[in-house]
Amino acid sequence: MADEIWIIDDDPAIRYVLEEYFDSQQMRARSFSDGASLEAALEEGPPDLVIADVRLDGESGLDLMQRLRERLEDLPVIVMTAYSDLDSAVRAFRGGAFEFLAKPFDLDEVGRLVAKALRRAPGRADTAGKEEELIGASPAFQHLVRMIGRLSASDVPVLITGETGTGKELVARALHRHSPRASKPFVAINTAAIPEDLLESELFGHEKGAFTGAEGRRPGRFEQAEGGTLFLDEIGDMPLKLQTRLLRVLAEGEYYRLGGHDLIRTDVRVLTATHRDLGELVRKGRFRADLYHRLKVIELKVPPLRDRREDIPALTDHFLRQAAREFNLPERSADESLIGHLAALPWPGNVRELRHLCQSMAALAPGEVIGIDDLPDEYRESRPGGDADRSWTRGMESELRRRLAGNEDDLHARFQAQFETTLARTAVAACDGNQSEAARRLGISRNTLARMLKS
Ligand SMILES: Nc1ncnc2c1ncn2[C@@H]1O[C@H](COP(=O)(O)OP(=O)(O)OP(=O)(O)O)[C@@H](O)[C@H]1O
Repeated sequence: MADEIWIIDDDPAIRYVLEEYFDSQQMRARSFSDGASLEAALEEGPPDLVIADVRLDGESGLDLMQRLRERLEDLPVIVMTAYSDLDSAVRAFRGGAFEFLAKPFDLDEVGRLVAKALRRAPGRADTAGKEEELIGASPAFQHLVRMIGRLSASDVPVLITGETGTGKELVARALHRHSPRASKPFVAINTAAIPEDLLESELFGHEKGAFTGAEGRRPGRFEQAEGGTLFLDEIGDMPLKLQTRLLRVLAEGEYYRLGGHDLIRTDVRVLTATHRDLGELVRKGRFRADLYHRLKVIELKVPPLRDRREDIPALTDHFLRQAAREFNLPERSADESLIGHLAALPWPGNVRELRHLCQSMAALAPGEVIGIDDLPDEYRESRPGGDADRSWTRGMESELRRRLAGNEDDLHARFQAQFETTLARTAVAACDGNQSEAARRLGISRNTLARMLKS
C-alpha cells in the first residue's frame, strides 16, 4: 500500500496546502490540528511519516514528537519551523534523526525531503548513500574501518562500545551494509528509550489481547529484522528479566510472541552497543555474565573524537556540505581559523555534537565561508574539561597583575597557599569528607593534605 503521511499543524492553511500537494502526487495524507487527535489515530496503526510543526496551539510539538519517537522509534519525522527558530529547533531535537523544513517552504522542497525521509526509514532497501558515509582517516578510525571489513562477512556477534555520539550506530549500519544480509532489513532499537514493560513486546511482538491495550497482533523487531540485522542500542540498560529472555532466544533461535502459541524461528544477526562498562555491570550483578560473553565475542571500540582530532577538519567539511544539501542552502565551508579552533575543543558529545554545531552554523551564518565569529558563544570560549581550557590560569593571571599593580609582596607564598587550600578543600568535599581518599586522589600523603587544609 502507498505510504501514509500525517501532517500536524494548527494552521489550517498549511494543512490545506500540504494535503493538496500530496494529493496531486498521488500520495496518501491525513492531517491533524492537535496532538490528542493524532495520538488517538495511532490506535488504528502508525503512519509511514509525520510532518509536524514545532509550535502547536497550546502544546509543545517537541514533547509530542518525543512521545511519538518513544512509541515508534523508527518513524521518520520532518519538523517544520519558522526560519528564525531553525537554530533552536535543531538544538532541541538533538539526538533524533529528524529532518527540518524551514517555513516558508516551497513544495518541491517538501517532496524532496519526504522522499528522502521515506527512503531512509528502516526496513527499506535503500538506506545506503551519502548520509551513511563513515568519515575518518586517522589511524584510530582506519583501524576501526578495517575491523568492520573483516567482521561484516560473518554472523559473529559484535559489541560496539564507545562514548555517546561517537558513531556506534553508524558502525552497526556499516557492518550490515557490507554483509551478505545487506538486502534485508536493518532494524535498530534503543533499549534505554523504551519503557521496561513495553520492551518485551517491542522485541518479540504480541498477539491480540496479550495485555491490556494490545488491540491487534503486532510483529516485534526480531520479526521485522528477519534475514537481516537487529541492532540493540544501549544494551546495558536492558532489564535483567529481558536479558534472560534474549539469551534464550539467541541460544535457541526461536521464540513466542507475547500471548502467542506459535513458535517463531528467527534468522537475525544481533549487533549490540553500549556506552557503559558492561564488565562492570556484570560485576555488580546488573548484567548477566553469560549474555555478556555471548554478545561480546568481538568488541569494537569506537574512539572518542578527542582521540582522533585529525578527523575534525574532514568531518566539519562533510557536515557543512550535508547541512547545505539538507536545508537547501548555498554551499558552506569553514575557514582555517575556525577549523583550528574546532580541532582543539574537548567534544564531550563527540561526532554528534560536531554535526549539530555544523548544522546550526550552516543555517545561521550569513556568508558562505564560516569563521569563528559565526560560532555560538558557548563554543567561542574554550570549555572546561578540555585541553584547550585555560580559563582558570587566565583568572590567576589577571589576579596576579592586579596585585602586582597594587605593589603587594610575598606573592608566591600567598598564591601557593591559596592554590593548596583550594585543591585540598575541593578534593575533600568531592570525596564526601573522606580525607584519606582525597589524599590518594590528589597523589599526596594524608599529612600533606592536613597541612594544606590548615594553611
Ligand atoms: N565517522 C563518522 N562519519 C560521519 N558521520 C558520523 C561519523 N560518526 C558519527 N557520525 C554521525 O554522528 C551522529 C551520531 O552517530 P551515532 O548515532 O552513530 O552515534 P552513537 O554512538 O550510536 O550515539 P549514542 O551513544 O547516543 O547512541 C550521527 O548523525 C552520525 O551520522
